[in-house]
Amino acid sequence: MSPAGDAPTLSAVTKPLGELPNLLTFADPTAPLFWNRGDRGCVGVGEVLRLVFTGPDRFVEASRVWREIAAAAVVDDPVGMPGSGLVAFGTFAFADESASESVLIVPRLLIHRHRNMAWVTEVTLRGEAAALVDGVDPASVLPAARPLDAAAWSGVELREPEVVAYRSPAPGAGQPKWGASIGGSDVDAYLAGVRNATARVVAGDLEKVVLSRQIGGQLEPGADVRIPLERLSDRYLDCWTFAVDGLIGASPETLVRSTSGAVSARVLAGTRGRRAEDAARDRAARDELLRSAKEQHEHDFAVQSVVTALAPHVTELRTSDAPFALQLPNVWHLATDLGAALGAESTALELVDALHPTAAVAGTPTADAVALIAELEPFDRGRYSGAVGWIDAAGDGEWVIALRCAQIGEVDADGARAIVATAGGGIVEGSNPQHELGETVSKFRPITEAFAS
Ligand SMILES: C=C(O[C@H]1C=CC=C(C(=O)O)[C@@H]1O)C(=O)O
Repeated sequence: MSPAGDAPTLSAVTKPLGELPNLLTFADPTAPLFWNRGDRGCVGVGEVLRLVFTGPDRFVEASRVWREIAAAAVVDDPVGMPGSGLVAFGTFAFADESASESVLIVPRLLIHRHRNMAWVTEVTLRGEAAALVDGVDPASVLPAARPLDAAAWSGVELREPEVVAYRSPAPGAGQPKWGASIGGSDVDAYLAGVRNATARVVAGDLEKVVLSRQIGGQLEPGADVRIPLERLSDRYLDCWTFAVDGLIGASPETLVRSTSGAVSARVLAGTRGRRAEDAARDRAARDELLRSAKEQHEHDFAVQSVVTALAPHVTELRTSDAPFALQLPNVWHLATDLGAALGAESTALELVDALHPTAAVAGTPTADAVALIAELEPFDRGRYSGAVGWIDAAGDGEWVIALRCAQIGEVDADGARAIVATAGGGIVEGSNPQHELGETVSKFRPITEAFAS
């Protein structure tokens, strides 16, 4: 549907399931739709509706179209839990000018597990016959389970491309500033970018910018990407593991969660690689992170950007007292949790629009940082560091920043698919290029390890 078209009429029927489903066994092996954190999650099967958005208004347009669809929908939801009833999943590009599509997808079936409860939602378009009608056992509408075969996973090694593939500069944008490293390695180009960005911060052009780099590989024809997804959700219990339209990852950063008038967010910025094999060094890395004035400074920018963006939309905004150390299997992060009450009625996507891009993925001031990213990063970020999540018929939802993730591309002539992972870090005064490089290696670990053999 084009965003300007008439809203289609959807019917959504939710019924409790008697048994807890093994979610991933119902996911499409090559194109899963999955959203999970710990013992809460869901899997989508089939697609009733796909809405595509681009450009600077992508979030507000998506919110407007979704409001129309939700208002026209007939929803029968006796379960009444977050994520029951009519739900759309989305992944949105980072940059206003990105060539990547931002999408909202309504799955035909949504199978949900929430601790010791489970339910299934069926969505149909007006005029279509529903399978989930009164008198039918809800379990009978589930597709046949396809067990995961980890032994069949041959793995994919993600690595730096040998030569930088430079994006042609936009008309009028001038030459890329990394001219000296054209033809060098991607890592050299990244290091040059970090030096350049640090010099710009020292010169007072801006206070912080987040620079990223990419690694890539090839998935074999028919590769069952439920295997890396299962690894991500088993290992990264404090993260949201997602697979939406080929974007796969496990993000620790909640951009915004909005449920029945309660709003929350988790802001991350400031990182140290974990040294899990050496407990004393690992604790020292955490303590050094908590003491580091540079990391606290970088973190403050991220918190301030979220507080400033949320403030007009909420009341009773509060933050955790001081940044705490969030422990993930690969890194320590400085973290701040925020809570608030929703003020004027805003959908989760409108809150995303207000928040994106935070200083955790762009920098400070935002406009200067976004411009410097466009100047220094020789690629389109696509959906990396954009938003990924879901929205329901009431406008509630959960959106995370698309971090620790990779985008799987279209099938090529040989049946293979390219996969590109992106990771970055905040550059402030005092940033060391080699440390920043090491930080990206740590941030790639969820993906490189999940996709390894
Ligand atoms: C930009 C990324 O991480 C952000 C989130 C947490 C910590 C960050 C940092 O310490 O630089 C980044 O702001 C990434 O993972 O690619």
